[in-house]
Amino acid sequence: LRNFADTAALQSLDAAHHVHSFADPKALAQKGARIITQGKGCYVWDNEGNRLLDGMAGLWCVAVGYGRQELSDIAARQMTELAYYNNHFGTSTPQMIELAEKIARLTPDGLDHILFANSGSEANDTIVRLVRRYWMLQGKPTRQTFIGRDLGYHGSTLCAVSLGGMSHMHGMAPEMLPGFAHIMHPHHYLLGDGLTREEFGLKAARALEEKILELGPDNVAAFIGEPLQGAGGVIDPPSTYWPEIQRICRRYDILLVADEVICGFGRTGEWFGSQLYGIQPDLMPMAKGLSSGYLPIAAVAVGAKVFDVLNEGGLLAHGFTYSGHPVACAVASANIDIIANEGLVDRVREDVGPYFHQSLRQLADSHPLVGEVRGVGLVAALHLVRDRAPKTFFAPEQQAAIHCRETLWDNGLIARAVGQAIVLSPPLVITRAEIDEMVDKLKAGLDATAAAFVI
Ligand SMILES: Cc1ncc(COP(=O)(O)O)c(CNc2cccc(C(=O)O)c2)c1O
Repeated sequence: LRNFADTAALQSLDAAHHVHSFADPKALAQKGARIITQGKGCYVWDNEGNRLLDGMAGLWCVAVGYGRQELSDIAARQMTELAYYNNHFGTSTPQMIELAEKIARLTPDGLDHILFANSGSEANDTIVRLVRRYWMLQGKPTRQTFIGRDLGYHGSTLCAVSLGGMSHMHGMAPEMLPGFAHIMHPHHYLLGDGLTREEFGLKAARALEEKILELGPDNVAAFIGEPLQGAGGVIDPPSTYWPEIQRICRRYDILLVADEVICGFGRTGEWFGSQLYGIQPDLMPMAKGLSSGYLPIAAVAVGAKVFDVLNEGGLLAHGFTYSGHPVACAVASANIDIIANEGLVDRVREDVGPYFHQSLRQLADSHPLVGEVRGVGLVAALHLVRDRAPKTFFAPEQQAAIHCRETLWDNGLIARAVGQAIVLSPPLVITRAEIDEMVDKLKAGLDATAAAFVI
C-alpha cells in the first residue's frame, strides 16, 4: 500500500479492517480517519500533504521531535545485531543493562530497581502485582486496595482502568475489578469554590485520609497519582496537596505510586514530575517520553522499601515477552542521551516552558472564551467557559472544546479536547517561533468557537 494519496481508498480500507482506539467505530467509518504519513521536528503531514503543528507530541510522548535520524540508525543497527532477546529465566542483553542503569541514575534517589514493559498500562498492572506481593510478604495480605483519583488516567488494561477514575472507561464493562477506590481530584478551578488554592489542596488531600479510614487502613495497599493529571485535563495540584498526601501515606503506612508516564522525561521542566512536586514515591511507572514514542517501551522503578522485601520473596513470576526489548531499549537509551545532551529539561524549565505559558496567558487574558490557563513546563490546558465572570461553564452537551479542536486541526494545529478544555503538550524541542505559530492558530480557533457557541 504505497499510494498514500488516495484518501478515499485508504479510509475505506481503514474502516473495513482497523478498529481505532478511543473512537466510535461506526461514526468514524462515516467520517473517515485522518491519515498521518510523515513527521519532522514538531510537524506531521497528512496523506494529502497538509502540514500540521503537533501541539500534542503525538500522545504526550514525542519529546525529541519527529525524524531523529540518530534514533532510526540505532534502531536499524540494533535490529541487525540482535533484533530480539528476552529477560526471562536469567538472560539479559547489554541494552537492557545500559537502560536500567540510566533510568536508575535519573530517577529520584532510591528508585534503583527497574522492570520493563511495553506500555504504561502494563507498567501499572506490574505495580499492582508487585505491591500486593509486597504486602503478602509483609504478612498483611488484606492490604489489597489501591486508591486513585477521579479523572486519574493509568491505562486501558482491566487493572489500569480500575486504577483510573475515568467513568466513561468504567462504563465500558459492567464490573470493575475489586480492590480499587477513588477520591476527588485536586482541581481548584472546578471544585474549589470559596477556598483558596492552598486551602483546597489540603481539602482534596484529606479526602485520602477519609477514604483510608472508610476502607480500614489494614485493607489499603497504596495510593496512585500522576504528579500532574494529564488525560484528566491537565490538573496541576495546589502546592499544599502533595506534602499532605505524603503525610497521610506515611501516617497509615500506605505505599505511594507516582505515575510519571506523562510527567516523566522533562515534560514539567524537571526530569520527573515527582521532583517538581517534592514527591518521594515507592514505585514509579514511566513510558511515552522514555523513548519519545519511537518504539513502545515502559518501565517501573521500584524503591528500596519495596524491592528489599520482594528480593527476599523468591520467584517473581511476572514479565512480558518483549520486556526490555533490545531495539526499544537501545532507542530509549539514545533518546535519553538526546534529552540530556541538548539540555531539553533545563530548556523547558527556563526558556520555552515559561514562554509557552506566558504566551497562553496573554492570549487567554484577551479572550472571553478562556476561563483558566493551567499547567507547568510544556503542558497546558485552556478551560473554555461561556462566561468568565461570573464563572459560567458550558453544559456537557455543548462540545465547545471538540468544536475548537476540529477547527484547530483544519487550521493546521493538533490539540486535545478534554472535557471543556483544550490541552497542549508539544515536543520539548518546540521553538519560540513555533509557539507563536501555535498561539496564532489557537486564537483563530477560539474566535471561531466563540462565534459558534456564545450567543
Ligand atoms: C499517566 C498515564 N499512565 C498510564 C498511561 C497508559 O499508557 P499506555 O497508553 O502506554 O498503556 C497513560 C497513557 N496516556 C494516554 C493514552 C492514550 C490517550 C491519552 C489521551 O490523552 O487521550 C492518554 C498515562 O497518561
